[in-house]
Amino acid sequence: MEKVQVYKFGGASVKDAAAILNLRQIVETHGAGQPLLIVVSAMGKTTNALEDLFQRAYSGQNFDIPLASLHQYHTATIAGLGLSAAAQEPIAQATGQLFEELKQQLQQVDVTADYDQQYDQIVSYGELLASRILALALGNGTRPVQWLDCRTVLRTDDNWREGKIDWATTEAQIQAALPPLLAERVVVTQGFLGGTANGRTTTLGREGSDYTAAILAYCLRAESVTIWKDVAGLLNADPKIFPDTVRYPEISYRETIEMAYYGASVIHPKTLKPLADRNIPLRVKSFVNPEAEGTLIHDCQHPALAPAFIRKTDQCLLTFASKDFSFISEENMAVIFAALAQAKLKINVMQNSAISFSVCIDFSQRRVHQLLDVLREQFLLHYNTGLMLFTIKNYTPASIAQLTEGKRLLLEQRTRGTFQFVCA
Ligand SMILES: Nc1ncnc2c1ncn2[C@@H]1O[C@H](COP(=O)(O)OP(=O)(O)O)[C@@H](O)[C@H]1O
Ligand SMILES: N[C@@H](CC(=O)OP(=O)(O)O)C(=O)O
Repeated sequence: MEKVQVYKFGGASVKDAAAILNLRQIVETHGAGQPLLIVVSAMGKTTNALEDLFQRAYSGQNFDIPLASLHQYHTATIAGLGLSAAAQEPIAQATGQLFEELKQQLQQVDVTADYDQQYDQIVSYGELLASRILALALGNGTRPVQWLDCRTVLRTDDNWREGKIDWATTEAQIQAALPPLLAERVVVTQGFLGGTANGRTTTLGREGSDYTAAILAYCLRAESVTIWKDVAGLLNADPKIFPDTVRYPEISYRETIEMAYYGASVIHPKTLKPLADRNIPLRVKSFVNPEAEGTLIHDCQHPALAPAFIRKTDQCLLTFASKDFSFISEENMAVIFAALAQAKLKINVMQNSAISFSVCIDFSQRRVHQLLDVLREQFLLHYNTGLMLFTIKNYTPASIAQLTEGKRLLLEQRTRGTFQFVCA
């Protein structure tokens, strides 16, 4: 079979009927002449809306109105696609059925059962809906389209909300199922989702659809992956936060993985490894201006890059101090790390002094309280929330001065290539 192209369309690119019709144009002009696999995320902010519905169900609140408004949003999108009544009918039915199932799942939410497992079963509906709708919209174009339930091929363990890929099973299943489909049709599947051996749904972590595209590309030894975004490519900063950004026309996997890890939310950090392992180029292109060059991420050498600025919000700075003036030893740190891993809290920055150890993490009240319950006996604990973590990659003295001006730094750290600080 000819090599496959993988396209990933995120929430912004399918946020309404006009956006979906624009994608159809992109698929017809740019995706022609080669096998094409499309990975799609939930429409617009649907995943946030599903998180909210789950939270309401879990805390015993009524969810009828937000559920009806989410249903209405999807129905209006289908209606806006300009399809004949006969073409719309099956998808309107499939959507209605998915909303009926979702309602039942919400009604069955049980506070005594595993929170994260139930979260995955509910939050996954966004991608199931979007992929059905996109398949319908594309099926009305020039190439036949096949919808695929990616949970049947992308096997994970039951680490809910961050399913770990079973690579051997996933690769075997993808190799068996996809090439015959791709030889005949454009295949549309969901990002963000996986399935356990028992057929339960898992999710791969928020914004994980980029990672799905990379997993599928790896298993198919694809020619390339293109993620279509609302920006001109990979920029040296988020243009919604920083003025005067510049685009990187070409950048290495290594530089990109670090930017993504530090919080450049344009690419999910797990996306780069599977692609680098099989030397598959990643393109970041604009769905607003699809003819423009975008960014090519691949195995390359380049001269020093313009400093990259990254901001992570909703950070928590947690400090553990020994109660008896004993030093923060490797043994103490092992206890802290184990408790962090158990609470599924990831360290963004850490620093130790003689008798205290500080970590900066993404704040989750439920998880931080779980952590404090475990460590309170052994350590004095202190934490601040609502903080920001800034990172400058490839910093210069001028870039540090520019970013730190007027800010009160609570923690600061510098390596050869990276400068980071936490502030209010
Ligand atoms: N370094 C960066 N370069 C470009 N965009 C960035 C960068 N850092 C953050 N962004 C933000 O990422 C957004 C695109 O990612 P996202 O909203 O997650 O898209 P999608 O929902 O399509 O996956 C941009 O609109 C931009 O605000
Ligand atoms: N819909 C999921 C997965 C995802 O990747 O979305 P997006 O591609 O829109 O960032 C989320 O919002 O987390």
